[in-house]
Amino acid sequence: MAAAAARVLPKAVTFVTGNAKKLEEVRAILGSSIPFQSLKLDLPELQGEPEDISKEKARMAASQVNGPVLVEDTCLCFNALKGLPGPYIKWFLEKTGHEDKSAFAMCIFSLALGPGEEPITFVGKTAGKIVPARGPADFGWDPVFQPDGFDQTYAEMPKSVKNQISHRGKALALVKEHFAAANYKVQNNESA
Ligand SMILES: O=c1nc[nH]c2c1ncn2[C@H]1C[C@H](O)[C@@H](COP(=O)(O)OP(=O)(O)OP(=O)(O)O)O1
Ligand SMILES: [Mg+2]
Repeated sequence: MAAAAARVLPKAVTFVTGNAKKLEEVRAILGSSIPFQSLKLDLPELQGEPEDISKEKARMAASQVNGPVLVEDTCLCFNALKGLPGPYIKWFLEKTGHEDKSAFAMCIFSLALGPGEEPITFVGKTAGKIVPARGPADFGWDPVFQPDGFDQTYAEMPKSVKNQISHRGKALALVKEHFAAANYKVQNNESA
């Protein structure tokens, strides 16, 4: 059988975030591979399992935008805390007493093609450890996360290197694969 006909989207996918640094990285990583526009909405900080948080965020964003949306939720998780604080990292960042400083950074993107549609999720993880802060402090916990195999923290490394190996870069590679396979068509070609 021939491949399924491409799904037609009423407009380009809107990447919804309130975080300008995330948007900067998403732009750099996606380039022109996926036509998207961005919208700053301050969505509620939900609680629960990271994947559920991301999906619920996508549902809310899709109904507000009334069209296809992409959202993401990011966690920094300590292995010693069995993955905590996860999404609660936003309020957590201070010294912790445990010995095991190994951790992972995780990004979960959710794509909802429209209001009421079940979101599809894409997960990227990068393993590393929590170290005393080094490097510019302009993006969240970048100064305290040193990915395995590198002697620089996320904050110290060139952006291009971070984007190649990061939780966000890995998740977006899956998003790109999905778009390439699905071959969505945008109806109004109104933006890129
Ligand atoms: O690559 C990163 N490197 C360092 N820090 C990061 C990164 N990515 C997110 N972060 C921070 C931002 C926020 O303090 C928390 C995630 O919270 P999270 O809800 O996903 O982000 P947010 O509320 O800033 O933006 P959004 O409007 O997309 O929900 O980790
Ligand atoms: Mg948030």
